[in-house]
Amino acid sequence: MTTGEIWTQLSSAMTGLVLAWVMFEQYFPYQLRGYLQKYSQKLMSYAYPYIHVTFHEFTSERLKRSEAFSAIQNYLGSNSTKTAKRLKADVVRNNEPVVLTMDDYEEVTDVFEGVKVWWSSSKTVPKTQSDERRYYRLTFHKSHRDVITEKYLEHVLKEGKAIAVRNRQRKLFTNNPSEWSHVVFEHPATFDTLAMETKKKEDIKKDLTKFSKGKDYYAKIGKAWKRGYLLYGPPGTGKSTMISAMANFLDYDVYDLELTTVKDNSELRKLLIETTGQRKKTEKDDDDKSDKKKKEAEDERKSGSKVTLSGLLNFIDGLWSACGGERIIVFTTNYVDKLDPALIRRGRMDKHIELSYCCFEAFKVLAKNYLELKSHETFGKIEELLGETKMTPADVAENLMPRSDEEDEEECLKRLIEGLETAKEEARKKAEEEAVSKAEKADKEGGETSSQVAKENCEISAEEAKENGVIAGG
Ligand SMILES: Nc1ncnc2c1ncn2[C@@H]1O[C@H](COP(=O)(O)OP(=O)(O)OP(=O)(O)O)[C@@H](O)[C@H]1O
Ligand SMILES: [Mg+2]
Repeated sequence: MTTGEIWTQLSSAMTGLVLAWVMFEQYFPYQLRGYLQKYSQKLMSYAYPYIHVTFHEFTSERLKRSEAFSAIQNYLGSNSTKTAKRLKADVVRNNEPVVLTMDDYEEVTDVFEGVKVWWSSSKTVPKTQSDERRYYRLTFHKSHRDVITEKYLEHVLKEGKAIAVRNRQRKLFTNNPSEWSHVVFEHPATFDTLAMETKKKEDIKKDLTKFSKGKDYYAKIGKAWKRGYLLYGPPGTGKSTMISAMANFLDYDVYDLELTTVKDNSELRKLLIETTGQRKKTEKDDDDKSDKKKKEAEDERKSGSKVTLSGLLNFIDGLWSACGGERIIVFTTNYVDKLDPALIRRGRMDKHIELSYCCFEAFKVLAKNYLELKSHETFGKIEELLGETKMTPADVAENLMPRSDEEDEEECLKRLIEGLETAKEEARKKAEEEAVSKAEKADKEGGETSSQVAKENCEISAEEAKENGVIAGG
């Protein structure tokens, strides 16, 4: 038989089949049709040797974008740009090349361990524009089923996620006041520019690295993959700067929670729900509240719209338990002594870091950053003064920064020395005055003991704790 003859026979057979199908559709009862269709599909699968796998953009609830879909999109974006003819372009970061992804209704091929697969992108016909559902379809020969389902798909998802990490922009979230709003996080602070003793910096960097690579370790010891940092110290000592450095070091998003703007516990809870991407509470859930819960809510309202310690603890513990991936929370405060021990116990805040006044080592970092100076004849004098007086890195930095193009490093250093001498003099005067007033008071009271510091109730009024709680999350 020639190829032509085969085709003629085949097409007449096909015509016969189509005819048979039309008759079948018309004359067979519905149930029987379903039954026969099932078997014909089975029969088809013997003849048709390809397997299709479909990945939809949204999961059934349509709330969450499918992670697999995003990963595939990234993977195909980076692997298909050479072969696909129609691509979509996106600018991810300023001054960086555009990111290309495969356009709808495009098909590309990929080869994995010598096996060829086909990827196509498509979408379901939408009823409305917003109803559009996109999906990717993977096609491969059934003889490669094992390689594809066991190895290839894992490879695609892993690669896709890695690409996402490389391309992603970090975000800075702030509560504003009852919702998170975010901007692209582009703070330039790094550990290199952070003024602090080198040893302390290295220690923190090691701690962060160990944490970020500790997925398996945390799983082994049965602990959630999380770590809490408490940064404390006077204003202007670099707490916020350090958080930026941490976020840049690990490539994490930052959640900056300003507690002074949170009205009450329920608002705090709302923010928590948003950070973890849980389903938002619906009206119905509120109706279903048990009496106990209702009473709690009522008490909360009566207590004068405050963030209470227990509310805050719930918030933190909730953050910890609700998130799958790694997460770091950093709280910063100026008054570590005023924080309740329950808040800062290990497990909630695993590592406590004090940021303090500028030491000579920290000064040298600033001098290098601001003036590109590694040494100078005035350094000895400055070291001596820094040992005698307290100045924050923020103030040292302010003095070191040239105020005009004409100002050179000599003038900046001179200004710093004058500033330090003034601070030293002021501190001396203040100490003298205090000593005098203390002596006067002691005379008046005739040695009576007086001060009894009342222990505050355990409510953290935002004012008091001046909590610029900051959360950095993965
Ligand atoms: N350790 C430091 N290293 C480098 N720069 C610093 C350091 N500390 C302060 N600065 C400079 O001072 C500015 C203010 O510091 P930062 O906002 O980090 O202080 P903070 O400790 O968070 O203060 P606050 O308690 O008021 O929030 C920073 O923008 C930075 O320029
Ligand atoms: Mg700060």
